Amino acid sequence: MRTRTTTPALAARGVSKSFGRVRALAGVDIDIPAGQSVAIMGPSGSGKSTLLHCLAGILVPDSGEVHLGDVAVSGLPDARRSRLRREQLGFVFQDGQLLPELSARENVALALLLNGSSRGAALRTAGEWLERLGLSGAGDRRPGEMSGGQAQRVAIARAMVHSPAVVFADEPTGALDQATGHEVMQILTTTAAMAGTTLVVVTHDLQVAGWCSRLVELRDAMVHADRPLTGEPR
Ligand SMILES: Nc1ncnc2c1ncn2[C@@H]1O[C@H](COP(=O)(O)OP(=O)(O)OP(=O)(O)O)[C@@H](O)[C@H]1O
Repeated sequence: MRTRTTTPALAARGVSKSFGRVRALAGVDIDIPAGQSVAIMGPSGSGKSTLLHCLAGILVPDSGEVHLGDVAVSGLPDARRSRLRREQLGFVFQDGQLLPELSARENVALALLLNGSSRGAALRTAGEWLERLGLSGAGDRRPGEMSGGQAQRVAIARAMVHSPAVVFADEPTGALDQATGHEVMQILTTTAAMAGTTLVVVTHDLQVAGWCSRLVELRDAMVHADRPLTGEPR
Protein backbone atom coordinates (compact mmCIF):
# COMPACT_ATOMS: atom_id res chain seq x y z
CA MET A 1 0.00 0.00 0.00
CA ARG A 2 1.25 3.48 -0.74
CA THR A 3 1.39 6.49 1.50
CA ARG A 4 0.75 9.95 0.16
CA THR A 5 2.53 13.05 1.30
CA THR A 6 0.94 15.71 -0.92
CA THR A 7 -1.90 17.95 0.33
CA PRO A 8 -4.73 18.81 0.08
CA ALA A 9 -6.47 15.81 -1.40
CA LEU A 10 -9.79 17.43 -1.93
CA ALA A 11 -11.21 20.94 -1.73
CA ALA A 12 -14.56 22.63 -2.31
CA ARG A 13 -14.43 26.38 -2.85
CA GLY A 14 -17.69 28.31 -2.76
CA VAL A 15 -19.67 25.37 -4.10
CA SER A 16 -23.34 26.08 -4.82
CA LYS A 17 -25.89 23.80 -6.41
CA SER A 18 -29.62 24.22 -6.99
CA PHE A 19 -32.27 21.87 -8.31
CA GLY A 20 -34.91 24.12 -9.81
CA ARG A 21 -35.83 26.46 -6.97
CA VAL A 22 -34.31 24.26 -4.26
CA ARG A 23 -30.89 25.47 -3.10
CA ALA A 24 -29.11 22.25 -2.11
CA LEU A 25 -25.69 23.86 -1.50
CA ALA A 26 -25.12 27.56 -0.90
CA GLY A 27 -21.41 28.37 -0.96
CA VAL A 28 -19.70 25.43 0.72
CA ASP A 29 -15.97 25.62 1.48
CA ILE A 30 -14.09 22.52 2.65
CA ASP A 31 -10.40 21.71 2.54
CA ILE A 32 -9.58 18.04 3.18
CA PRO A 33 -5.91 17.12 3.64
CA ALA A 34 -4.69 13.85 2.14
CA GLY A 35 -5.35 10.88 4.36
CA GLN A 36 -7.96 12.58 6.54
CA SER A 37 -11.27 10.85 7.34
CA VAL A 38 -14.22 13.25 7.35
CA ALA A 39 -17.79 12.56 8.37
CA ILE A 40 -20.51 14.73 6.85
CA MET A 41 -23.67 14.96 8.93
CA GLY A 42 -26.77 17.12 8.94
CA PRO A 43 -30.54 16.93 8.87
CA SER A 44 -32.35 15.31 5.97
CA GLY A 45 -32.29 17.66 3.00
CA SER A 46 -29.34 19.71 4.30
CA GLY A 47 -27.27 18.90 1.21
CA LYS A 48 -25.04 15.99 2.30
CA SER A 49 -25.54 13.79 -0.77
CA THR A 50 -25.36 16.77 -3.10
CA LEU A 51 -22.03 17.77 -1.53
CA LEU A 52 -20.69 14.22 -1.82
CA HIS A 53 -21.75 14.08 -5.46
CA CYS A 54 -20.12 17.44 -6.20
CA LEU A 55 -16.88 16.42 -4.42
CA ALA A 56 -16.85 13.15 -6.40
CA GLY A 57 -17.39 14.87 -9.75
CA ILE A 58 -20.76 13.16 -10.25
CA LEU A 59 -22.54 16.54 -10.16
CA VAL A 60 -21.13 19.80 -11.47
CA PRO A 61 -21.69 22.79 -9.16
CA ASP A 62 -23.58 25.80 -10.53
CA SER A 63 -20.80 27.96 -9.13
CA GLY A 64 -17.61 27.40 -7.18
CA GLU A 65 -14.96 24.76 -7.76
CA VAL A 66 -13.96 21.29 -6.63
CA HIS A 67 -10.27 20.38 -6.70
CA LEU A 68 -8.82 16.88 -6.47
CA GLY A 69 -5.17 17.57 -5.75
CA ASP A 70 -4.27 20.21 -8.32
CA VAL A 71 -7.00 19.19 -10.79
CA ALA A 72 -10.10 21.41 -11.03
CA VAL A 73 -12.57 18.52 -11.31
CA SER A 74 -15.65 20.69 -11.70
CA GLY A 75 -14.24 22.22 -14.89
CA LEU A 76 -13.56 18.93 -16.66
CA PRO A 77 -15.78 17.56 -19.43
CA ASP A 78 -17.99 14.54 -18.58
CA ALA A 79 -15.65 11.91 -20.04
CA ARG A 80 -12.63 13.23 -18.11
CA ARG A 81 -14.63 13.29 -14.88
CA SER A 82 -15.77 9.69 -15.45
CA ARG A 83 -12.20 8.59 -16.04
CA LEU A 84 -10.97 10.44 -12.97
CA ARG A 85 -13.69 8.76 -10.88
CA ARG A 86 -12.74 5.33 -12.23
CA GLU A 87 -9.01 5.82 -11.68
CA GLN A 88 -8.73 7.98 -8.57
CA LEU A 89 -11.91 7.57 -6.56
CA GLY A 90 -13.62 4.69 -4.76
CA PHE A 91 -17.25 4.41 -3.62
CA VAL A 92 -19.04 2.50 -0.87
CA PHE A 93 -22.84 2.72 -0.87
CA GLN A 94 -25.46 1.83 1.73
CA ASP A 95 -26.46 -1.42 0.06
CA GLY A 96 -23.07 -2.37 -1.34
CA GLN A 97 -24.25 -2.20 -4.94
CA LEU A 98 -22.22 -5.27 -5.84
CA LEU A 99 -23.07 -7.03 -9.10
CA PRO A 100 -25.22 -10.00 -8.04
CA GLU A 101 -24.13 -12.35 -10.83
CA LEU A 102 -20.40 -11.96 -10.10
CA SER A 103 -18.43 -13.58 -7.29
CA ALA A 104 -16.93 -11.45 -4.52
CA ARG A 105 -13.50 -11.76 -6.15
CA GLU A 106 -14.85 -10.76 -9.57
CA ASN A 107 -16.71 -7.79 -8.08
CA VAL A 108 -13.46 -6.51 -6.56
CA ALA A 109 -11.41 -7.31 -9.68
CA LEU A 110 -13.78 -5.30 -11.87
CA ALA A 111 -12.38 -1.99 -10.60
CA LEU A 112 -8.93 -3.07 -11.84
CA LEU A 113 -10.18 -4.53 -15.14
CA LEU A 114 -11.90 -1.21 -15.92
CA ASN A 115 -8.54 0.50 -15.40
CA GLY A 116 -6.76 -1.78 -17.85
CA SER A 117 -5.36 -4.61 -15.66
CA SER A 118 -5.18 -8.12 -17.10
CA ARG A 119 -7.81 -10.55 -15.77
CA GLY A 120 -5.21 -12.71 -14.00
CA ALA A 121 -3.53 -9.78 -12.23
CA ALA A 122 -6.90 -8.24 -11.32
CA LEU A 123 -8.20 -11.48 -9.77
CA ARG A 124 -4.95 -12.00 -7.88
CA THR A 125 -4.97 -8.50 -6.39
CA ALA A 126 -8.69 -8.81 -5.62
CA GLY A 127 -7.98 -12.04 -3.73
CA GLU A 128 -5.27 -10.30 -1.70
CA TRP A 129 -7.69 -7.52 -0.74
CA LEU A 130 -10.40 -9.98 0.28
CA GLU A 131 -7.85 -11.76 2.45
CA ARG A 132 -6.76 -8.45 4.01
CA LEU A 133 -10.39 -7.75 4.91
CA GLY A 134 -10.92 -11.18 6.49
CA LEU A 135 -12.78 -12.73 3.55
CA SER A 136 -10.22 -15.19 2.23
CA GLY A 137 -12.77 -18.01 2.17
CA ALA A 138 -15.53 -16.01 0.50
CA GLY A 139 -13.96 -15.08 -2.84
CA ASP A 140 -16.12 -17.46 -4.88
CA ARG A 141 -19.38 -16.53 -3.20
CA ARG A 142 -21.90 -14.23 -4.83
CA PRO A 143 -23.22 -11.20 -2.91
CA GLY A 144 -26.54 -12.97 -2.27
CA GLU A 145 -24.68 -15.76 -0.47
CA MET A 146 -23.05 -13.39 2.04
CA SER A 147 -24.19 -11.49 5.13
CA GLY A 148 -24.70 -7.73 4.92
CA GLY A 149 -21.45 -7.10 6.81
CA GLN A 150 -19.48 -9.43 4.52
CA ALA A 151 -20.96 -7.76 1.44
CA GLN A 152 -19.92 -4.34 2.77
CA ARG A 153 -16.39 -5.64 3.32
CA VAL A 154 -16.37 -6.75 -0.33
CA ALA A 155 -17.60 -3.27 -1.25
CA ILE A 156 -14.73 -1.75 0.77
CA ALA A 157 -12.24 -4.02 -1.03
CA ARG A 158 -13.75 -2.95 -4.38
CA ALA A 159 -13.48 0.71 -3.40
CA MET A 160 -9.83 0.37 -2.28
CA VAL A 161 -8.37 -2.15 -4.72
CA HIS A 162 -7.12 0.38 -7.30
CA SER A 163 -5.45 2.57 -4.62
CA PRO A 164 -7.75 5.58 -5.06
CA ALA A 165 -6.85 9.00 -3.67
CA VAL A 166 -10.29 9.37 -2.07
CA VAL A 167 -13.02 6.93 -1.01
CA PHE A 168 -16.57 8.25 -0.66
CA ALA A 169 -18.97 6.30 1.54
CA ASP A 170 -22.67 7.21 1.49
CA GLU A 171 -24.42 5.79 4.58
CA PRO A 172 -22.11 2.73 4.49
CA THR A 173 -23.70 1.20 7.60
CA GLY A 174 -27.30 2.21 6.84
CA ALA A 175 -28.43 -1.34 6.07
CA LEU A 176 -26.54 -3.02 8.94
CA ASP A 177 -27.23 -3.66 12.62
CA GLN A 178 -25.25 -1.52 15.05
CA ALA A 179 -22.53 -4.07 15.89
CA THR A 180 -21.92 -4.96 12.24
CA GLY A 181 -21.98 -1.28 11.33
CA HIS A 182 -19.21 -0.58 13.85
CA GLU A 183 -17.17 -3.48 12.49
CA VAL A 184 -17.55 -2.14 8.95
CA MET A 185 -16.58 1.40 10.00
CA GLN A 186 -13.56 0.08 11.88
CA ILE A 187 -12.43 -1.81 8.79
CA LEU A 188 -13.15 1.13 6.48
CA THR A 189 -11.31 3.72 8.58
CA THR A 190 -8.30 1.55 9.44
CA THR A 191 -7.92 0.33 5.85
CA ALA A 192 -8.10 3.88 4.51
CA ALA A 193 -5.64 5.11 7.15
CA MET A 194 -3.15 2.34 6.36
CA ALA A 195 -3.33 3.12 2.63
CA GLY A 196 -3.14 6.91 3.17
CA THR A 197 -6.50 7.22 1.43
CA THR A 198 -8.72 10.21 2.13
CA LEU A 199 -12.16 9.16 3.33
CA VAL A 200 -15.44 11.09 3.12
CA VAL A 201 -18.38 9.45 4.90
CA VAL A 202 -21.97 10.71 4.79
CA THR A 203 -23.96 9.46 7.75
CA HIS A 204 -26.95 10.20 9.98
CA ASP A 205 -25.33 8.37 12.89
CA LEU A 206 -23.00 10.19 15.28
CA GLN A 207 -21.49 6.89 16.41
CA VAL A 208 -20.59 6.09 12.81
CA ALA A 209 -19.14 9.59 12.42
CA GLY A 210 -17.11 8.93 15.57
CA TRP A 211 -14.82 6.63 13.62
CA CYS A 212 -13.64 9.62 11.55
CA SER A 213 -11.15 12.29 12.61
CA ARG A 214 -13.28 15.28 11.59
CA LEU A 215 -16.97 16.15 11.55
CA VAL A 216 -18.50 18.61 9.10
CA GLU A 217 -22.13 19.46 9.85
CA LEU A 218 -24.34 20.89 7.14
CA ARG A 219 -27.46 22.86 7.85
CA ASP A 220 -29.65 24.58 5.27
CA ALA A 221 -27.16 23.97 2.45
CA MET A 222 -24.20 25.49 4.34
CA VAL A 223 -21.42 24.33 6.63
CA HIS A 224 -22.82 24.84 10.13
CA ALA A 225 -19.94 23.35 12.12
CA ASP A 226 -16.55 21.83 11.38
CA ARG A 227 -14.60 20.21 14.20
CA PRO A 228 -12.01 17.52 14.89
CA LEU A 229 -12.99 14.16 16.37
CA THR A 230 -10.78 11.73 18.20
CA GLY A 231 -11.19 9.06 15.51
CA GLU A 232 -12.61 6.62 18.06
CA PRO A 233 -16.29 5.71 18.33
CA ARG A 234 -18.28 7.12 21.25
N1 LIG B 1 -31.94 15.44 -8.30
C1 LIG B 1 -32.63 16.29 -7.55
N2 LIG B 1 -33.71 16.94 -8.05
C2 LIG B 1 -34.40 17.81 -7.30
N3 LIG B 1 -34.11 18.12 -6.01
C3 LIG B 1 -33.06 17.51 -5.47
C4 LIG B 1 -32.27 16.56 -6.19
N4 LIG B 1 -31.27 16.12 -5.38
C5 LIG B 1 -31.43 16.74 -4.20
N5 LIG B 1 -32.51 17.57 -4.25
C6 LIG B 1 -32.96 18.46 -3.17
O1 LIG B 1 -31.84 19.16 -2.66
C7 LIG B 1 -31.88 19.24 -1.23
C8 LIG B 1 -30.64 18.56 -0.66
O2 LIG B 1 -30.74 17.17 -0.95
P1 LIG B 1 -29.63 16.11 -0.48
O3 LIG B 1 -30.08 14.80 -1.00
O4 LIG B 1 -28.30 16.61 -0.85
O5 LIG B 1 -29.80 16.18 1.10
P2 LIG B 1 -29.29 15.13 2.20
O6 LIG B 1 -28.79 15.96 3.32
O7 LIG B 1 -28.37 14.17 1.59
O8 LIG B 1 -30.66 14.44 2.59
P3 LIG B 1 -30.93 12.94 3.17
O9 LIG B 1 -30.27 12.90 4.50
O10 LIG B 1 -32.42 12.90 3.29
O11 LIG B 1 -30.37 11.98 2.18
C9 LIG B 1 -33.19 18.59 -0.82
O12 LIG B 1 -34.17 19.59 -0.69
C10 LIG B 1 -33.52 17.68 -1.98
O13 LIG B 1 -34.91 17.47 -2.09
